[in-house]
Formats: sequence, C-alpha cells, structure tokens
Amino acid sequence: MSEAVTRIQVGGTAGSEPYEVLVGRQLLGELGGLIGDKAKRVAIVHPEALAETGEALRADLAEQGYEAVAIQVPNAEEAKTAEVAAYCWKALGQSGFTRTDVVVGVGGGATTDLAGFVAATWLRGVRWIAIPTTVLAMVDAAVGGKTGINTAEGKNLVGAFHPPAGVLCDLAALDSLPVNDFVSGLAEIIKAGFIADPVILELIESDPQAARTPAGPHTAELIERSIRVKAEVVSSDLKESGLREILNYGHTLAHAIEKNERYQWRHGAAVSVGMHFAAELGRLAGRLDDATADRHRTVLESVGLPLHYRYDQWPKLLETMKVDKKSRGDLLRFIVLDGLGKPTVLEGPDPAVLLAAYGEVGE
Ligand SMILES: NC(=O)c1ccc[n+]([C@@H]2O[C@H](COP(=O)([O-])OP(=O)(O)OC[C@H]3O[C@@H](n4cnc5c(N)ncnc54)[C@H](O)[C@@H]3O)[C@@H](O)[C@H]2O)c1
Ligand SMILES: O=C(O)C(=O)C[C@@H](O)[C@H](O)[C@H](O)COP(=O)(O)O
Ligand SMILES: [Zn+2]
Repeated sequence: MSEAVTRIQVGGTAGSEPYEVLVGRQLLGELGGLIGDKAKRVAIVHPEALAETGEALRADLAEQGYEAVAIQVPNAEEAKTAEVAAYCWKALGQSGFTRTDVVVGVGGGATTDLAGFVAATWLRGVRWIAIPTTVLAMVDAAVGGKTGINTAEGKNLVGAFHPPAGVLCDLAALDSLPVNDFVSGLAEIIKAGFIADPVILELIESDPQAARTPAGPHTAELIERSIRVKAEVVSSDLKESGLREILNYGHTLAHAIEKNERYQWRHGAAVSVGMHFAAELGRLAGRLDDATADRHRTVLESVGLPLHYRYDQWPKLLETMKVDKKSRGDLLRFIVLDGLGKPTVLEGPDPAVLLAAYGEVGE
C-alpha cells in the first residue's frame, strides 16, 4: 500500500515563485513534471556516498529522453568549495547546458547548497530541484533558497538566494544514513521546536531514543512540522530582511565552531552547541526563564547531541562571530529567546555576559 504524500507550499508571497516540498516515499515519479518539458539537459549533482543513486537517476532520466549527466562531488563540506563549484561549472559548460536546462541536487545539505549555488550562478540562474537525502537537508537546507559555499574565512560566505522549483523528500533515503548524521539533523528539528513549534520538543521528549532512528513513530511528523516552520518563515521573508533571522538560532557560535574545525564537524552538532550557548546567553541577558534554558540541555543531550566545545578557543570564536552575517558594523547580533517560541534579536551584548554564557559551554 502506498503511503500518503504530504505537500507543503513555500513562497508565492513577497514576489517569490511558489513551489512545493513533498514528503513521502517513492517520489521520483514527480521529478519529470518538475523538470518540465523545456529542458533538454539535466545535471544530477550527487556526493560520492550516493554514487549509485546518482547513476540510477541519470539512467532513468536518459531513458525519459533527457541528455542526463551525473556530476559526482566530494562528501559533506568538502563539496562546498569554490574549486568544486568550478568543477561543476566546467561539467555544465562541456555538456552545453543552456538556460532552459535543469540542475538536480541529490544528497545532504552540503550537496544541495552546492547544487543550488551552481544553478544560481550558471548563466545567472537556471532551474534547480532538490532531492534531500538527510534529515537536515529535508527539514532545512533544501527549503528556502539559501545556496552557497564556504571559504577559508567563514561558513557560507559566498552564495545566492535561489529557491528550487521543487523539493522531494523521500523518507526511504534515511534508511542508509549513518546514525550520527540522522542525529545531527535533529538539531535543526529541535531548533524549529524552540523558535516556533514546541510540539516538536514534546514528541522528542516522549521517546528520545526512538527519535534517533528513521523507524521512530514520529519521524515523518517531526520532519513535516519542521518543514512547515521553515516554509512559513521563508515565505514571508525570502531574503532575510528581518523575520528569517530567527532560523539562525544557535548559528552564530555554530558557524564559528565549524570554521575553527575546518569544516570537519557536522553542522547539526555545531548548531547543538550553538543553541546551548544561545540559551545561556538568553538566560544571562535576563530574557529567558531558567526552565526553558535548562530544557535545551535536556532535550539536546537526550538524543545524543553535544553541548560543549573547547573553552580555550573563545577568543578565536569571538573574532569569527564578529563577521557573522547578522553583524552590522561592529555590532554583534544574536538570536535569543524571550520565552519558548519567542525568538528575538539581542544586539551588542555586554562582553562579560557573552563570556559568562560561554563559560557554561566551554570545557
Ligand atoms: N541552505 C540552508 O538553508 C541550509 C540550512 C541548514 C544547513 N545547511 C547546510 O547543510 C549542510 C549540512 O547538511 P547535512 O547535515 O545534510 O550534511 P552533509 O550534506 O554533509 O551530509 C552528511 C554525510 O551524509 C552523506 N549522505 C547524504 N545522504 C545520505 C544517505 N541517504 N545515506 C548515506 N549517506 C548519505 C553525505 O554524502 C555526507 O557524507 C551544511 O553545509 C549546512 O551549512 C544549509
Ligand atoms: O534558512 C535560513 O535562513 C537559516 O538560517 C537556516 C540555517 O539552518 C542554515 O544553516 C543556513 O544555511 C544559515 O545561513 P547563513 O546565512 O547564516 O549562512
Ligand atoms: Zn543550520
């Protein structure tokens, strides 16, 4: 018996083209319709870990009459570089890719960020479709049109807002995901819980061990709820002129940790430490009640996400945070909570408060 497919609409307001995020199983039948009949060529960007999937998709699209090319890129953050983007541009050039042709990004958030960026920049923007294969990419990276790559100076420093034409979240893909990567995606789900949908937290707290596996009873609901949070925010503020900043909860410190680790840490793990820090910052700044701040530790720890990072790295992390995308001039800005589901901006916190908050995180 085939399971129901959930369709979540994104965009369609604030001048952006609407598109759908589909969540279910066996969704590849939807791909042809999303590619459309104007395309002659399709490029499938996939990581090494999904070589078989990439080739199967290529063969399927070739059978449907497209000139299909598979572009294999390195796993994880190794793909989010200028060199790998240039490699993809070369492949598109060599296959004669035109403005009506389509890029398909299949993989985790690193792959969809790269594929979207390549689509955004090729001929100043071609159509692209995301097929996220990690929890994190389904609930966050593939939705909302932020695309980009890292540089040695920082995370996602080069990129473009370029929404996909559609997002296909096939839950079956999660069966092959290593547990650490599954759990890393829970960090962005928990983020959605704290900033907007506390039911997410209750579902995880009801059985944290079950939440760690694709077979858990609430997996589909957790994914769908998180996508709805993201969809609602990016639909009203695609280019982050205000509201969208709330999706950056925990990310100011997270991105500094990722850079400090030369992008060898998983994003979700860094976001977990970053949310712990943001909760302590909110508490010490007098914004967040103790119970909600403590709840961060309990829920993150219960699914096996990290809370701590090296204490001695604080000066370097602080320097990196100064060039976070939310900073304005010399003003550091953080997303903190005024309460559960009440994200807000904390501007220019007292350096002593920042250090004290990191004192809870550093080890
Ligand atoms: N654009 C956005 O709005 C946005 C939002 C959140 C995160 N991100 C970005 O997403 C990235 C993190 O994404 P991620 O956590 O998915 O990590 P990832 O893309 O690095 O994937 C993790 C690993 O899993 C492998 N993999 C992917 N799918 C698999 C599967 N089904 N089975 C087995 N292995 C599989 C990948 O090849 C990789 O080695 C970061 O670069 C982060 O900055 C972007
Ligand atoms: O979509 C957004 O906006 C987010 O902030 C979601 C984050 O989870 C994501 O990691 C994003 O890539 C961070 O964006 P950045 O602009 O801080 O690089
Ligand atoms: Zn993130």
